[in-house]
Amino acid sequence: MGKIYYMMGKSSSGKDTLYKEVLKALPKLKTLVLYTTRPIREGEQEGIEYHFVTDEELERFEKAGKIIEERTYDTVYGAWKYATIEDGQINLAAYDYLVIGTLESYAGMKKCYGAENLVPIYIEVEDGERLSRALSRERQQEQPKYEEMCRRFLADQKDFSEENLEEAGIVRRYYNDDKVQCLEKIIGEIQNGKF
Ligand SMILES: Nc1ncnc2c1ncn2[C@@H]1O[C@H](COP(=O)(O)OP(=O)(O)OP(=O)(O)O)[C@@H](O)[C@H]1O
Ligand SMILES: Nc1nc2c(ncn2[C@@H]2O[C@H](COP(=O)(O)O)[C@@H](O)[C@H]2O)c(=O)[nH]1
Repeated sequence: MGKIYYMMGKSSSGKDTLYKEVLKALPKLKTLVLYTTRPIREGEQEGIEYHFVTDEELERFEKAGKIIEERTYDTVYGAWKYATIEDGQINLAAYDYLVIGTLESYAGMKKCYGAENLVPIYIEVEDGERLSRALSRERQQEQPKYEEMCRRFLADQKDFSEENLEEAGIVRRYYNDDKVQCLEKIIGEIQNGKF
């Protein structure tokens, strides 16, 4: 039976960066494309970062009983929904998967696929450093969204509280102060099946 390696962490902890590198190093890992109603950003492609859908399309999945988990965030631009859909992407009998999500989506995946098949990979960075990385990243955008960046920073403090981490059963942490070392640890542990 395959495993779903589930990457989580606060905003700007480096999930996307590490995810891409892990996939390069371990190309046999499959990915899972989540769904969102948020507007597509410059440089993003339908079916790569997400399936970009409307509220109505998500409702249709809901009516068909296809929603594994769904979250709504009240961003400074309105309510954005994110969801994992049972759309035939996962075949645990044949493959291992690498997925990025949140604590909430991790809980939904555990319920659907069984805790024994989910491996949490929780990425952590000291808050000051993380905020500094978030600001540098935002400054590079053509239209920086500082207000949304601050909202995410504050929301994450609650969403990823120690209490919530404990409740989700997150014990192991991967510190991304040094990218190379962090990657070595993640890749090594996936390769050795050390979970
Ligand atoms: N070890 C590292 N050292 C320095 N900078 C890093 C490191 N890892 C990632 N970064 C940088 O930090 C920024 C945030 O990383 P990334 O976009 O991967 O975070 P994320 O967790 O996916 O964020 P979000 O959830 O907001 O999408 C990026 O500019 C990235 O290049
Ligand atoms: N825990 C929280 N997660 C959030 C919030 N807003 C968005 N998100 C999650 O972040 C990732 C990346 O989002 P993206 O729009 O940059 O692709 C995604 O998994 C969202 O679910 C929040 O307020 N709290």
